[in-house]
Amino acid sequence: MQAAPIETRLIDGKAYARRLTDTVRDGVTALGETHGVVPGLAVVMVGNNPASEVYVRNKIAHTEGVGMRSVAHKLPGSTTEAELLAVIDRLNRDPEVHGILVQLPLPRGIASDRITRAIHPHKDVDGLTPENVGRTTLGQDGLVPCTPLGCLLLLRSELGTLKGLHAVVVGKSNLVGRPMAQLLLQEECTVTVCHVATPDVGSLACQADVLVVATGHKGLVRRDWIKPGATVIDVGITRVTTQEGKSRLMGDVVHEEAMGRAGRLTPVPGGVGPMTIACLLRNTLTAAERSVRGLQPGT
Ligand SMILES: NC(=O)C1=CN([C@@H]2O[C@H](COP(=O)(O)OP(=O)(O)OC[C@H]3O[C@@H](n4cnc5c(N)ncnc54)[C@H](OP(=O)(O)O)[C@@H]3O)[C@@H](O)[C@H]2O)C=CC1
Ligand SMILES: Nc1nc(=O)c2c([nH]1)NC[C@@H]1CN(c3ccc(C(=O)N[C@@H](CCC(=O)O)C(=O)O)cc3)C=[N+]21
Ligand SMILES: [Mg+2]
Repeated sequence: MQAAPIETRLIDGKAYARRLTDTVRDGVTALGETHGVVPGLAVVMVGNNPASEVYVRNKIAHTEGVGMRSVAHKLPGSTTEAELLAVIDRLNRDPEVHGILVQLPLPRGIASDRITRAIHPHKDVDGLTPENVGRTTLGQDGLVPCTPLGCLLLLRSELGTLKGLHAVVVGKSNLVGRPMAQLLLQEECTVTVCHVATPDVGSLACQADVLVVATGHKGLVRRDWIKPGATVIDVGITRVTTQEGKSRLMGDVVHEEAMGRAGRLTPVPGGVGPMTIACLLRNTLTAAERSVRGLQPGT
């Protein structure tokens, strides 16, 4: 006998992000009134990766939309590590800059871990410095990476408590998979992390109550990878050109196969992406608030 069909609920990340952004805008206004401070975000981009340019443009538009200051540093692809370190040093010392984001990946020849480590932890709105990674892992209040934070906020609003759920994270990057796994562990999920060396990822994925996929491998997750009724968070973004020559985005999940199988699903676009930007604004506000109130963690 056929099981009853599942009606998949699409998670409207854009709507959640709009609400979060409105809260951030209120916080920016309040900080201006109480302390006369305008939060400032510096976005540093090296070389011209067309996909990155879209994200950077989006980020700048949203930053200004909430009343923050945004400074874009577009450096040529030939920039050396020493030159990039000098830019970061200047931003670290600039009192008008509260958040620094260095767009990843960086060109070959620049060691991204050395660049990340050079960012002052109090301005590290990406949550990638060893101090903030440690704080996230220990459940202390540092700055939490924007994409995993956005996924967690979506999951909490959709499901309430996550306690006791089996969460499977596919991907173990420093930017998404690892911090996602740490945050889910703090929610008292049972967490399984899969990556390229994991044999038969599908056999683990299909046991997940919560499945978070962040690989950049479009169409990786098929229908039988999804436990009926599971909540599926699709972080992956791949830009493809259709036969009509149009550009569109695809997630890591085969959307039409997940429909009718997952209980809830984030679409691409309009799912995790807008939450990443909203969380970046939130982290920048948090960094600015802490700097004016002298409330930096660990000081
Ligand atoms: N929506 C948003 O806001 C954001 C979206 N993204 C998107 O999310 C995706 C992932 O980003 P990011 O984490 O930075 O990417 P990385 O390339 O740094 O990491 C990808 C991870 O996925 C794993 N992986 C790749 N292919 C497979 C596979 N076939 N089976 C199992 N694991 C696999 C890799 O494993 P291993 O480590 O073993 O190589 C790696 O850990 C990209 O599409 C990116 O564009 C990223 C950030 C924000
Ligand atoms: N240091 C660093 N931090 C990052 O957070 C970071 C990075 N480097 N490098 C690249 C990835 C990717 N990323 C996205 C952010 C927003 C959208 C986004 O806004 N997406 C929208 C719309 C996208 C569109 O239509 O072009 C959506 O999915 O609906 C996507 C992807 C952040 N990243
Ligand atoms: Mg990586």
